[in-house]
Amino acid sequence: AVAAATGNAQVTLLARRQEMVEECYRTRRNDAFLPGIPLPAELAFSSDTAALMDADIVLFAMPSQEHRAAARSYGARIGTDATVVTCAKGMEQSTGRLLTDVLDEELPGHKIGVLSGPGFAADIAKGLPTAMVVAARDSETATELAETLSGRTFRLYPSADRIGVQLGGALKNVLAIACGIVEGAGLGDSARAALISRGLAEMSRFVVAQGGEPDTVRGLSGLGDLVLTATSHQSRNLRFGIALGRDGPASGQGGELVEGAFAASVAARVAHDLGVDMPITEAVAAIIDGRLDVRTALEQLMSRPITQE
Ligand SMILES: NC(=O)C1=CN([C@@H]2O[C@H](COP(=O)(O)OP(=O)(O)OC[C@H]3O[C@@H](n4cnc5c(N)ncnc54)[C@H](OP(=O)(O)O)[C@@H]3O)[C@@H](O)[C@H]2O)C=CC1
Ligand SMILES: O=C(CO)COP(=O)(O)O
Repeated sequence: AVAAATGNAQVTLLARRQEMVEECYRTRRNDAFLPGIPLPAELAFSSDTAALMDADIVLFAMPSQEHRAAARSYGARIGTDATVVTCAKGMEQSTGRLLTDVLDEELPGHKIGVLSGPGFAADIAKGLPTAMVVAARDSETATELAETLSGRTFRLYPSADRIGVQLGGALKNVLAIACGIVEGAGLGDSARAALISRGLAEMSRFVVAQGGEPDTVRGLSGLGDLVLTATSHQSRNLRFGIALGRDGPASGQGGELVEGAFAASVAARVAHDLGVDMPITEAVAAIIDGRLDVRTALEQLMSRPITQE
């Protein structure tokens, strides 16, 4: 919202609670989520879903598992010509569906897009520069979204590969957990680099099996976001992985949203059904569930048959 409001768009941030709206207007900050970061004067706030009626673009910026319920509760208020864009990085756990498919199902008649790539909310809100990608089924819609939502320090590239863009965002979280496990278990920086590369290979296989483009995986929403999340301690997924590698599954998520903890089991299940080999994702899912310890996982990964890279 901050990035788009400082660019070409008129933006209203819709909150569920009126107290939050009042606090945002009073302090021009949202200290519950972005402590100490001033919000631009151009940004409006509301808790009234009537704000959805006139919007050309509606951004769903909420956890993946909330998308279906949110689409059901807000759908009737969203103007018929509005494009709806998910900013979440995950898949629906109960069905294994992509979030754009969930929104296609729940909001028929709307164009559905996805915004993803390397960008911590706090960095973006502070005006630190980054580039991300926005995808829609057709290039024209993606380009319109990129032009409207880009800001002075927020550069969006359009893409017509919704599948690759959102799977990049969902799967990099799983690999960030894997990199955290490596860090927490003290396995060294070489292991982290190897995991990033081999993780990218399995991400590619999964994207292609789901009908996406392998090139997308090498772009901002795959490699770009993977490098960010696998190396920055700002990442909740990385921090969760570090605790897992150090203290085991009892360490928990510390009350934070850890999208990769959901995505690991979903991706492992879907990969199994599609016959896609995803050893790192499977190991992360099993470690989170307490079915596998880190040392055994490492032994299993290192003793796989030698193959071409
Ligand atoms: N934080 C980041 O740096 C980035 C996050 N993302 C992705 O964005 C998604 C959300 O993450 P993030 O904002 O960090 O999560 P948080 O847990 O910080 O916040 C979740 C927000 O979603 C709102 N929410 C939850 N359920 C609903 C619902 N049914 N209807 C409307 N609003 C709802 C919550 O509202 P309330 O306060 O009322 O509970 C809250 O404002 C995730 O998929 C994440 O991967 C992507 C890029 C960067
Ligand atoms: O996706 C993100 C940055 O691009 C945020 O990552 P975390 O959810 O791991 O904090």
